[in-house]
Order: sequence, then structure tokens, then C-alpha cells
Amino acid sequence: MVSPWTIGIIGGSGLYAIDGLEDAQWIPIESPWGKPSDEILCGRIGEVRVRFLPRHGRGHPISPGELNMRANIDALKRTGCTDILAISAVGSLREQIEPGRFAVVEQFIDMTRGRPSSFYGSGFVTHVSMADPVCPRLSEMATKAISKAKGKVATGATYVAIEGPQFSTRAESHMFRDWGADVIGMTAMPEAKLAREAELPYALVGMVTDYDCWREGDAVDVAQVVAQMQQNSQLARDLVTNFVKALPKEREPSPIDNALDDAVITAPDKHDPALISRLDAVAARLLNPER
Ligand SMILES: CSC[C@H]1O[C@H](OP(=O)(O)O)[C@H](O)[C@@H]1O
Ligand SMILES: Nc1ncnc2[nH]cnc12
Repeated sequence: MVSPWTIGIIGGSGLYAIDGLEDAQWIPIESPWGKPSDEILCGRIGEVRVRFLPRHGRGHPISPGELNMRANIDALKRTGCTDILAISAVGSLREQIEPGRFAVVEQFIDMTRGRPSSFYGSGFVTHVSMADPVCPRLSEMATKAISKAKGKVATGATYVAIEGPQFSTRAESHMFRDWGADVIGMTAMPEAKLAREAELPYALVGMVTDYDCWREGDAVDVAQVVAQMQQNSQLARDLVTNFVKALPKEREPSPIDNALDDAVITAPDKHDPALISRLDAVAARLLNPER
């Protein structure tokens, strides 16, 4: 029996492939939002359909601020994803969240600037709730999958997204700690917002690669991140396999499946047909209820 789950995996720095995909094929997906980061690796693990997208593209050609996150989320939705598990390299802002540990993210602080952060706008004005930005069900399953892979895990983390591509200054790093952030990265925003706008439950696992620069004498560099990523990449792959294999047979509906209910404020006679046509995948449930 085919599973009701189709899991989108967004692989971050160092995670450019996953293990154990059957019938795997890289498929180019066209999106009205432009070019996704790469083709999507489509296959299945057991009965579960899996869609894998390397966030920065294979070989990491795309910088965080230049990622076309709208195209990425739209493309995952077009391949039938019901849910997204995203994985990111992160710096730690807490002594007890040491490099090598996985941090399951619960909240975000968005310090990115000038990135297209919504599918909606004039002609279809929409305000979704981001109070609880991740799907608790996916986060819990991810936590169990990390533990099963014998990875160390911290839950309930707050992720601050910076614009990058430069790492933070020490003053910023201290400020983010004072604000309550636990981990730092450059990519999960607006990715998580866009997933919510596309009614896709989303969870984020941070792979801690460094202590950023708030500790006396510490400063992060790419070599450090890559070395730690290499040490942990098998664990990250195991976590993905464990996560998919442990999905329940049934998929109970999630409130995030209906995130657009009560979110659209523009009157139907003021809709912009050009925008509506680009929303054919992300707002399909609302716009084509008979599908
Ligand atoms: C290679 S260090 C900085 C780079 O790593 C993280 O990417 P991702 O979240 O896709 O794993 C961070 O956000 C930066 O883009
Ligand atoms: N310290 C850091 N700051 C921003 N992004 C990161 N990705 C990995 N480590 C990071």
C-alpha cells in the first residue's frame, strides 16, 4: 500500500544526497517562481515517497541570500510533498549545544534582509500565522530519529537567521544570545515562512558545526564547518532514513494543511489573475478545491 506521506527533504551544507532511495531519479521541476536550486531527487524509502532537494544545489553553487526559496518550496509542493524535513548546518550560541549535536528547532528570529519572503501580495493579500512556525509532530519524529541514530540532540531551539554570507560579528553573536537564540544560520528563513504559506508542515534539524564567535578567542570559518559536517554526515543520513521508516501508516490531518483558511483578506473581485495563476501549486487546495 502506498503511504499517504510524501516527504520533502531539504539538505543543507554538506548533505547533497541521501541513502537508500529506491527508484531514485533526479527530475527537473519547472516553477512559475523561477529556477529551484537543483533538480529534485525523487524516489521512495519503502512505501513512502521521498523528494530530496540540496538547498544550495549539488556542489554548493548558490549563496544563502541568492537561494530562490519560493521556487524551492513551490517545486517540492509540485512533486506532491505533504511535509518537509529540512536540515541545516548551524552555529551554536550555547555552551551546552556543542558541535556534533543536533538541535531540533522550535522558534525563529528572522534577521534576513531583502529576500522574497512571500508567495502572496497585491491582488491576493494573505497573512498566515507564524506563532508556532514548525510542525510539532515532525519535530518529535525527527528527535526520535536522531536518538535512534545514536546522535546527541537538543530540542526546543530558537534559530536566528542572518542574511550572510558573512558570519556574524562578536557584538551580533552576543546580542543574539541575549535575545534568546540558541543556534544561528543563514537559510531557514524565509524558507519556513514559505513552507507555511504553501500549507506544508515543516521541521528543521540543525547540525551544530561550531560555536559561532561569542566565546573568547573563537571565530568560525568554513573549514571548521565542513570538517564537522563530514564527521556528522552519516548521522544526518541515518536520521533521514530512520525518520522516513518510522512514519505511521496513516497521516492524521495537520492544522498546517489548512494554514490558508482565514488568511486571505483580498475580496475575490480584486484578485490579480496573474498572481493567482502562479499560486496553482502552493494554494491549490484553496484555489482548486475539487482537485
Ligand atoms: C558552509 S557554512 C555557512 C552555510 O551553512 C549553512 O547552510 P545550510 O543552512 O544550508 O546548511 C548556513 O546557513 C550557511 O548557508
Ligand atoms: N556560525 C554560523 N553562522 C551562520 N551560519 C552558520 N552555519 C554554520 N555555522 C554557522
